[in-house]
Amino acid sequence: MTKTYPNGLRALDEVSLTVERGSFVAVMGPSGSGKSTLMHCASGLDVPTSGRVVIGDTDISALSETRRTELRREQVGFVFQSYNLLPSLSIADNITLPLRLAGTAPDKDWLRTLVDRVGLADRLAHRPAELSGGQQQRAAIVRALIARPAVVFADEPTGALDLRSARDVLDLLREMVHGLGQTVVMVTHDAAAAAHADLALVMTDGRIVDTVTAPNADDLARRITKLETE
Ligand SMILES: Nc1ncnc2c1ncn2[C@@H]1O[C@H](COP(=O)(O)OP(=O)(O)OP(=O)(O)O)[C@@H](O)[C@H]1O
Repeated sequence: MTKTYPNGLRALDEVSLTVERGSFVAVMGPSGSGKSTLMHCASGLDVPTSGRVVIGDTDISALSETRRTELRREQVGFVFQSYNLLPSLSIADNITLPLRLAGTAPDKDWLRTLVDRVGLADRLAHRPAELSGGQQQRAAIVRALIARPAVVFADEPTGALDLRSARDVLDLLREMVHGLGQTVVMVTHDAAAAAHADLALVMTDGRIVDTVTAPNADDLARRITKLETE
């Protein structure tokens, strides 16, 4: 796919990408290389100027904006750097909000499984401000997974966390992929974070220039530094 912004800037230049079900993919690259644009187009938040985006069996690029929004609610989960939890709602209500917006009742067993796994069972009645950053991000991960989406997009999910909480969140994402069969695409600047993924894609100038299987943090950091100084 290609994405050209109205100002003429080509942020994605004939990018072709297939994410296998049940895999954990990291997207890396220098600032301005097109990572966010790729995530926005691949998740249905935005549309490419040309090319197709298929999620599950559906070509979302062919849908009306209304239908694309519906499909995104049903099939795509999001995790953001700033957690994006609503401060006035309890953790339980934050987690189930997307389902309630879509008019669906939560699957109580699945909710219990996720909440137990992330260690938030005794925090459900609390407000987000009463939780640590790592706990808030774990709640956001449960919220992203509650509707059993086809794919979860995580945008710098550990960007606001200390090292230990970041590692917990990354281990959790990895376990959601390998233990529960989720599919996760994570945009990150951080080579150590990307090293938790099965595959790292390296972007430069709107293209994927490198694909690294079972990435190693030092090796990835070297590749990015080289691109930034070229
Ligand atoms: N809405 C927009 N209109 C015009 N240009 C844009 C828009 N959004 C992004 N760009 C440009 O497109 C290019 C790619 O941006 P993008 O945000 O996808 O990069 P990125 O790799 O996510 O960067 P960062 O790591 O700094 O977040 C940049 O040159 C950016 O300035």
